[in-house]
Amino acid sequence: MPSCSASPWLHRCAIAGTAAASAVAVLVAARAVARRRHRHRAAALAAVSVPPWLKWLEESPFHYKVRLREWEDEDWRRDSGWQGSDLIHGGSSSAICVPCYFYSPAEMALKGPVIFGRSSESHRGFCHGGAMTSALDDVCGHVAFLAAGRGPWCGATVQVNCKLNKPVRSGQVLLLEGKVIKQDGKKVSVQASLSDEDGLVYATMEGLSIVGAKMQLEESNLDQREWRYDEVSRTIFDGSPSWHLESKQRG
Ligand SMILES: CCCCCCCC(=O)SCCNC(=O)CCNC(=O)[C@H](O)C(C)(C)COP(=O)(O)OP(=O)(O)OC[C@H]1O[C@@H](n2cnc3c(N)ncnc32)[C@H](O)[C@@H]1OP(=O)(O)O
Repeated sequence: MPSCSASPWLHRCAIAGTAAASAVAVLVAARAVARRRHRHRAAALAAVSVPPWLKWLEESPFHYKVRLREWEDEDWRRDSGWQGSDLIHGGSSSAICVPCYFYSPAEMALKGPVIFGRSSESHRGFCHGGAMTSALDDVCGHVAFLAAGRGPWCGATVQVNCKLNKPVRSGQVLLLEGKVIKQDGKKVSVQASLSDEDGLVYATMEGLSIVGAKMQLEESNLDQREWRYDEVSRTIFDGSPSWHLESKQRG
Protein backbone atom coordinates (compact mmCIF):
# COMPACT_ATOMS: atom_id res chain seq x y z
CA MET A 1 0.00 0.00 0.00
CA PRO A 2 1.52 3.42 -0.90
CA SER A 3 2.11 6.01 1.82
CA CYS A 4 -1.01 8.14 2.35
CA SER A 5 0.85 11.34 3.00
CA ALA A 6 2.95 10.74 -0.09
CA SER A 7 -0.08 10.34 -2.36
CA PRO A 8 -3.58 11.42 -1.22
CA TRP A 9 -4.85 10.42 -4.65
CA LEU A 10 -3.62 6.85 -4.23
CA HIS A 11 -5.09 6.85 -0.74
CA ARG A 12 -8.53 7.84 -2.12
CA CYS A 13 -8.20 5.14 -4.79
CA ALA A 14 -7.41 2.56 -2.13
CA ILE A 15 -10.46 3.62 -0.08
CA ALA A 16 -12.68 3.51 -3.20
CA GLY A 17 -11.28 0.08 -4.10
CA THR A 18 -11.94 -1.24 -0.61
CA ALA A 19 -15.52 0.14 -0.68
CA ALA A 20 -16.15 -1.47 -4.08
CA ALA A 21 -14.77 -4.78 -2.86
CA SER A 22 -17.01 -4.58 0.22
CA ALA A 23 -20.04 -3.84 -1.94
CA VAL A 24 -19.26 -6.85 -4.14
CA ALA A 25 -18.78 -9.01 -1.03
CA VAL A 26 -22.15 -7.85 0.35
CA LEU A 27 -23.81 -8.61 -3.00
CA VAL A 28 -22.24 -12.08 -3.19
CA ALA A 29 -23.28 -12.79 0.42
CA ALA A 30 -26.84 -11.59 -0.27
CA ARG A 31 -27.04 -13.86 -3.31
CA ALA A 32 -25.77 -16.80 -1.26
CA VAL A 33 -28.39 -16.09 1.44
CA ALA A 34 -31.11 -15.89 -1.24
CA ARG A 35 -29.94 -19.19 -2.76
CA ARG A 36 -29.90 -20.82 0.69
CA ARG A 37 -33.42 -19.52 1.45
CA HIS A 38 -34.57 -20.83 -1.90
CA ARG A 39 -33.11 -24.27 -1.16
CA HIS A 40 -34.73 -24.28 2.31
CA ARG A 41 -38.07 -23.33 0.82
CA ALA A 42 -37.81 -26.05 -1.84
CA ALA A 43 -36.84 -28.55 0.88
CA ALA A 44 -39.78 -27.41 3.04
CA LEU A 45 -42.17 -27.94 0.14
CA ALA A 46 -40.60 -31.32 -0.65
CA ALA A 47 -41.00 -32.32 3.01
CA VAL A 48 -44.77 -32.01 2.68
CA SER A 49 -44.93 -33.57 -0.71
CA VAL A 50 -47.10 -36.25 -2.20
CA PRO A 51 -48.41 -39.01 0.13
CA PRO A 52 -47.81 -42.61 -1.02
CA TRP A 53 -51.39 -43.09 -2.25
CA LEU A 54 -51.00 -40.13 -4.61
CA LYS A 55 -47.50 -40.98 -5.86
CA TRP A 56 -49.05 -42.09 -9.13
CA LEU A 57 -49.51 -38.42 -9.99
CA GLU A 58 -45.73 -37.94 -10.03
CA GLU A 59 -45.30 -40.93 -12.26
CA SER A 60 -48.25 -40.39 -14.59
CA PRO A 61 -47.26 -39.81 -18.24
CA PHE A 62 -50.43 -37.73 -18.65
CA HIS A 63 -49.72 -35.18 -15.94
CA TYR A 64 -47.38 -32.22 -15.75
CA LYS A 65 -46.19 -30.81 -12.44
CA VAL A 66 -47.11 -27.12 -12.18
CA ARG A 67 -44.44 -24.74 -10.89
CA LEU A 68 -45.01 -21.07 -10.20
CA ARG A 69 -42.03 -19.06 -9.11
CA GLU A 70 -44.05 -17.15 -6.49
CA TRP A 71 -44.77 -20.44 -4.73
CA GLU A 72 -41.12 -21.39 -4.46
CA ASP A 73 -38.93 -18.31 -4.40
CA GLU A 74 -39.74 -16.10 -1.42
CA ASP A 75 -37.23 -13.37 -2.28
CA TRP A 76 -38.47 -13.09 -5.85
CA ARG A 77 -42.04 -13.08 -4.57
CA ARG A 78 -41.39 -10.18 -2.19
CA ASP A 79 -39.38 -8.23 -4.77
CA SER A 80 -42.13 -8.73 -7.36
CA GLY A 81 -44.91 -7.10 -5.36
CA TRP A 82 -46.48 -9.88 -3.33
CA GLN A 83 -47.09 -8.70 0.22
CA GLY A 84 -47.48 -11.89 2.19
CA SER A 85 -47.35 -15.63 1.90
CA ASP A 86 -49.74 -17.74 -0.19
CA LEU A 87 -52.72 -19.06 1.76
CA ILE A 88 -52.56 -22.41 -0.02
CA HIS A 89 -49.03 -22.68 -1.41
CA GLY A 90 -47.14 -21.20 1.52
CA GLY A 91 -45.56 -24.45 2.67
CA SER A 92 -45.97 -26.84 5.57
CA SER A 93 -46.79 -24.17 8.16
CA SER A 94 -49.91 -23.04 6.26
CA ALA A 95 -53.36 -23.88 7.55
CA ILE A 96 -54.12 -25.31 4.10
CA CYS A 97 -51.21 -26.63 2.09
CA VAL A 98 -51.12 -27.85 -1.50
CA PRO A 99 -47.45 -28.76 -1.94
CA CYS A 100 -47.80 -29.37 -5.66
CA TYR A 101 -50.32 -29.56 -8.47
CA PHE A 102 -50.37 -31.87 -11.48
CA TYR A 103 -52.19 -30.89 -14.65
CA SER A 104 -53.59 -33.19 -17.30
CA PRO A 105 -54.19 -31.25 -20.55
CA ALA A 106 -56.21 -34.12 -22.02
CA GLU A 107 -58.66 -34.08 -19.12
CA MET A 108 -58.35 -30.33 -18.47
CA ALA A 109 -57.99 -31.40 -14.85
CA LEU A 110 -55.73 -30.27 -12.03
CA LYS A 111 -55.00 -32.52 -9.08
CA GLY A 112 -52.88 -32.36 -5.96
CA PRO A 113 -52.69 -33.40 -2.34
CA VAL A 114 -54.07 -30.93 0.17
CA ILE A 115 -53.03 -31.02 3.81
CA PHE A 116 -55.36 -29.37 6.29
CA GLY A 117 -52.95 -28.23 8.97
CA ARG A 118 -53.55 -27.74 12.68
CA SER A 119 -54.45 -24.08 12.22
CA SER A 120 -57.31 -24.96 9.86
CA GLU A 121 -59.28 -26.23 12.86
CA SER A 122 -62.73 -25.00 13.86
CA HIS A 123 -64.83 -27.47 15.85
CA ARG A 124 -62.87 -29.89 18.08
CA GLY A 125 -60.58 -31.87 15.77
CA PHE A 126 -62.35 -30.83 12.59
CA CYS A 127 -61.27 -28.32 10.05
CA HIS A 128 -63.06 -25.13 9.12
CA GLY A 129 -65.50 -25.20 6.19
CA GLY A 130 -63.78 -22.08 4.89
CA ALA A 131 -60.52 -24.02 4.69
CA MET A 132 -62.18 -26.67 2.52
CA THR A 133 -63.76 -23.92 0.41
CA SER A 134 -60.43 -22.11 0.04
CA ALA A 135 -58.79 -25.22 -1.37
CA LEU A 136 -61.65 -25.65 -3.86
CA ASP A 137 -61.47 -21.95 -4.79
CA ASP A 138 -57.75 -22.29 -5.48
CA VAL A 139 -58.04 -25.27 -7.80
CA CYS A 140 -60.97 -23.57 -9.57
CA GLY A 141 -58.80 -20.58 -10.49
CA HIS A 142 -55.65 -22.41 -11.43
CA VAL A 143 -57.29 -25.11 -13.54
CA ALA A 144 -59.12 -22.39 -15.48
CA PHE A 145 -55.86 -20.52 -16.14
CA LEU A 146 -54.17 -23.71 -17.32
CA ALA A 147 -57.03 -24.89 -19.50
CA ALA A 148 -57.57 -21.46 -21.05
CA GLY A 149 -53.92 -21.64 -22.10
CA ARG A 150 -53.10 -18.04 -21.27
CA GLY A 151 -50.89 -17.77 -18.23
CA PRO A 152 -50.95 -17.56 -14.45
CA TRP A 153 -53.28 -15.04 -12.80
CA CYS A 154 -55.06 -14.13 -16.02
CA GLY A 155 -58.36 -13.77 -14.14
CA ALA A 156 -60.02 -14.93 -10.96
CA THR A 157 -62.49 -17.27 -9.39
CA VAL A 158 -65.85 -15.50 -9.14
CA GLN A 159 -68.12 -18.26 -7.83
CA VAL A 160 -67.56 -21.21 -5.54
CA ASN A 161 -70.72 -23.11 -4.73
CA CYS A 162 -69.61 -25.79 -2.32
CA LYS A 163 -71.32 -28.76 -0.81
CA LEU A 164 -69.58 -29.91 2.37
CA ASN A 165 -70.51 -33.57 2.73
CA LYS A 166 -68.26 -34.90 5.45
CA PRO A 167 -66.15 -33.23 8.12
CA VAL A 168 -62.42 -33.13 7.42
CA ARG A 169 -60.15 -33.79 10.39
CA SER A 170 -57.44 -31.26 11.07
CA GLY A 171 -54.21 -32.89 9.90
CA GLN A 172 -55.98 -34.91 7.22
CA VAL A 173 -54.56 -35.22 3.68
CA LEU A 174 -57.04 -35.34 0.81
CA LEU A 175 -56.97 -35.29 -2.95
CA LEU A 176 -58.02 -31.94 -4.40
CA GLU A 177 -59.27 -32.16 -7.99
CA GLY A 178 -60.65 -29.53 -10.34
CA LYS A 179 -61.85 -30.12 -13.87
CA VAL A 180 -62.99 -27.70 -16.53
CA ILE A 181 -66.37 -28.75 -17.85
CA LYS A 182 -67.23 -25.80 -20.07
CA GLN A 183 -65.76 -22.60 -21.43
CA ASP A 184 -68.02 -19.86 -22.70
CA GLY A 185 -65.88 -16.89 -23.71
CA LYS A 186 -64.25 -15.55 -20.56
CA LYS A 187 -66.33 -17.81 -18.31
CA VAL A 188 -64.83 -21.15 -17.33
CA SER A 189 -67.04 -23.61 -15.43
CA VAL A 190 -65.22 -25.93 -13.10
CA GLN A 191 -66.22 -28.93 -11.02
CA ALA A 192 -64.01 -29.78 -8.08
CA SER A 193 -63.89 -32.17 -5.17
CA LEU A 194 -62.05 -33.23 -2.05
CA SER A 195 -61.75 -36.98 -1.56
CA ASP A 196 -59.69 -39.43 0.44
CA GLU A 197 -57.62 -42.51 -0.28
CA ASP A 198 -60.74 -44.71 -0.27
CA GLY A 199 -62.59 -42.46 -2.68
CA LEU A 200 -64.87 -40.98 0.01
CA VAL A 201 -65.96 -37.52 -1.08
CA TYR A 202 -65.75 -34.81 1.59
CA ALA A 203 -66.80 -31.83 -0.52
CA THR A 204 -67.78 -30.88 -4.05
CA MET A 205 -67.85 -27.55 -5.82
CA GLU A 206 -69.46 -26.04 -8.88
CA GLY A 207 -67.33 -23.02 -9.65
CA LEU A 208 -66.85 -20.29 -12.17
CA SER A 209 -63.60 -18.55 -13.06
CA ILE A 210 -63.12 -15.65 -15.41
CA VAL A 211 -60.09 -15.68 -17.71
CA GLY A 212 -58.67 -12.82 -19.73
CA ALA A 213 -59.60 -10.30 -17.05
CA LYS A 214 -57.36 -7.44 -16.04
CA MET A 215 -56.54 -8.02 -12.39
CA GLN A 216 -54.04 -5.22 -11.74
CA LEU A 217 -54.52 -1.52 -12.39
CA GLU A 218 -51.04 -1.33 -13.87
CA GLU A 219 -49.97 -4.51 -15.61
CA SER A 220 -46.32 -5.54 -15.80
CA ASN A 221 -44.33 -8.40 -17.35
CA LEU A 222 -45.63 -10.55 -14.52
CA ASP A 223 -49.13 -10.31 -15.92
CA GLN A 224 -47.92 -11.27 -19.40
CA ARG A 225 -46.36 -14.56 -18.37
CA GLU A 226 -47.34 -17.60 -20.38
CA TRP A 227 -47.25 -21.26 -19.49
CA ARG A 228 -44.19 -23.17 -20.71
CA TYR A 229 -44.33 -26.93 -21.01
CA ASP A 230 -41.13 -28.89 -20.51
CA GLU A 231 -41.67 -32.35 -21.97
CA VAL A 232 -38.48 -33.85 -20.52
CA SER A 233 -39.24 -33.03 -16.89
CA ARG A 234 -43.03 -33.10 -17.54
CA THR A 235 -43.30 -29.73 -15.86
CA ILE A 236 -45.29 -26.59 -16.56
CA PHE A 237 -43.42 -23.42 -15.63
CA ASP A 238 -44.80 -19.96 -15.22
CA GLY A 239 -43.05 -18.59 -18.25
CA SER A 240 -40.30 -16.40 -16.87
CA PRO A 241 -37.41 -17.55 -19.13
CA SER A 242 -34.65 -17.26 -16.53
CA TRP A 243 -36.73 -19.11 -13.93
CA HIS A 244 -37.47 -21.86 -16.42
CA LEU A 245 -33.78 -22.36 -17.19
CA GLU A 246 -32.61 -22.05 -13.58
CA SER A 247 -35.22 -24.56 -12.47
CA LYS A 248 -34.25 -26.99 -15.19
CA GLN A 249 -30.61 -26.77 -14.15
CA ARG A 250 -31.54 -27.38 -10.52
CA GLY A 251 -33.79 -30.25 -11.58
C1 LIG B 1 -56.43 -14.86 -9.18
C2 LIG B 1 -56.93 -16.28 -9.09
C3 LIG B 1 -55.92 -17.27 -8.58
C4 LIG B 1 -56.52 -18.64 -8.48
C5 LIG B 1 -56.45 -19.20 -7.17
C6 LIG B 1 -57.04 -18.32 -6.17
C7 LIG B 1 -58.51 -18.09 -6.40
C8 LIG B 1 -58.88 -16.75 -5.88
O1 LIG B 1 -58.85 -16.54 -4.71
S1 LIG B 1 -59.27 -15.51 -6.95
C9 LIG B 1 -59.55 -14.17 -5.91
C10 LIG B 1 -60.98 -14.09 -5.48
N1 LIG B 1 -61.77 -13.59 -6.56
C11 LIG B 1 -61.93 -12.30 -6.77
O2 LIG B 1 -61.43 -11.46 -6.05
C12 LIG B 1 -62.74 -11.94 -7.98
C13 LIG B 1 -63.36 -10.57 -7.86
N2 LIG B 1 -64.01 -10.24 -9.16
C14 LIG B 1 -63.38 -9.49 -10.08
O3 LIG B 1 -62.32 -8.95 -9.83
C15 LIG B 1 -64.07 -9.29 -11.41
O4 LIG B 1 -65.34 -9.92 -11.38
C16 LIG B 1 -63.25 -9.92 -12.58
C17 LIG B 1 -62.02 -9.04 -12.81
C18 LIG B 1 -62.81 -11.34 -12.28
C19 LIG B 1 -64.09 -9.99 -13.85
O5 LIG B 1 -64.32 -8.71 -14.28
P1 LIG B 1 -64.46 -8.39 -15.84
O6 LIG B 1 -63.24 -8.79 -16.59
O7 LIG B 1 -64.87 -6.97 -15.91
O8 LIG B 1 -65.56 -9.37 -16.29
P2 LIG B 1 -67.07 -9.03 -16.60
O9 LIG B 1 -67.10 -8.42 -17.97
O10 LIG B 1 -67.68 -8.29 -15.45
O11 LIG B 1 -67.67 -10.48 -16.63
C20 LIG B 1 -67.35 -11.38 -17.66
C21 LIG B 1 -68.47 -12.41 -17.66
O12 LIG B 1 -68.40 -13.11 -16.41
C22 LIG B 1 -69.64 -13.02 -15.72
N3 LIG B 1 -69.38 -12.91 -14.30
C23 LIG B 1 -68.53 -12.09 -13.68
N4 LIG B 1 -68.59 -12.29 -12.35
C24 LIG B 1 -69.49 -13.27 -12.16
C25 LIG B 1 -70.00 -13.90 -11.00
N5 LIG B 1 -69.54 -13.62 -9.76
N6 LIG B 1 -70.90 -14.86 -11.15
C26 LIG B 1 -71.37 -15.20 -12.39
N7 LIG B 1 -70.91 -14.63 -13.52
C27 LIG B 1 -70.01 -13.66 -13.40
C28 LIG B 1 -70.28 -11.74 -16.27
O13 LIG B 1 -71.68 -11.80 -16.15
C29 LIG B 1 -69.84 -11.79 -17.73
O14 LIG B 1 -70.66 -12.69 -18.42
P3 LIG B 1 -71.06 -12.44 -19.97
O15 LIG B 1 -69.76 -12.47 -20.73
O16 LIG B 1 -71.96 -13.57 -20.30
O17 LIG B 1 -71.72 -11.12 -20.01
